Amino acid sequence: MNTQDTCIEFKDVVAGYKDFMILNNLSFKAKRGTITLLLGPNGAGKSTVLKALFGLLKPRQGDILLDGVSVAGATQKQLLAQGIAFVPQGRNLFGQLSVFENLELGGITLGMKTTHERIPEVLEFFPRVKERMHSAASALSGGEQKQLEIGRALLLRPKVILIDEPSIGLSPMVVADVFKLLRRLADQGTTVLMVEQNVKSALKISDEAIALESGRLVLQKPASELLADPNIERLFLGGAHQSNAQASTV
Ligand SMILES: Nc1ncnc2c1ncn2[C@@H]1O[C@H](COP(=O)(O)OP(=O)(O)OP(=O)(O)O)[C@@H](O)[C@H]1O
Repeated sequence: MNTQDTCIEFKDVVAGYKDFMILNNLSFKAKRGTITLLLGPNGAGKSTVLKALFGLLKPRQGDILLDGVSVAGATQKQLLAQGIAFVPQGRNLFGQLSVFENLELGGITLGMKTTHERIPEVLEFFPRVKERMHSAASALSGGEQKQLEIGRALLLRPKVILIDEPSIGLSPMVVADVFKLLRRLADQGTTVLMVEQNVKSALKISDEAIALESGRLVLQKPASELLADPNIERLFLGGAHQSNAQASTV
């Protein structure tokens, strides 16, 4: 991989909660303008990768690089300013505030003038949300709420979007819309790192797949290759992940 293309790099990262290490010497790279899908069983450390990149936990060892520059230990404010946006699992809106107010809050680090200039641009991606700009966020459907969360992240015009299980609670049609949008953003140069249990659909729009087992990398390969693997059901949907995944380790 040409280092110029590398956007995100984890180098032997050890990170965890209190004395319990979750990521164990994890190394991987993600190229600019691609979607990388993080796979692995429950508790493997997928969300922890996103949290470590977003500064929610600091690596004990190793380094995390963004465009070749270390961001390990940076504050969230610094990371936002460097173009990293995080869309966590579940619902993360201020339900009683309007769609517009939620977007305003998302742009708090930009200042009101810039935020107000960018809101219409972001809403162009989400016509249904745009129509309900003055409704309470809690009155939107689950899918519209997830779109609003993504829109709030897009206000920052991020270089990197970290997105954790965007399909939870959404209908297949809405999931397809969200995935299409992520693909479009990646094609425009945004680097996407995604955790998603909806493995087959997610692989279809991803470029690269990375599988973790106990916080270690056990597989990295092009998403299309994994999708074509007849063992995919067994590897990632049937729980027999470890032994088989290790057989095809990078
Ligand atoms: N705030 C926390 N404090 C202590 N332990 C945590 C915390 N958050 C997560 N963990 C533990 O870290 C481990 C990895 O969690 P993580 O959420 O990264 O896994 P995951 O691969 O995303 O799993 P899932 O698919 O179930 O979401 C789990 O054992 C979890 O219980």
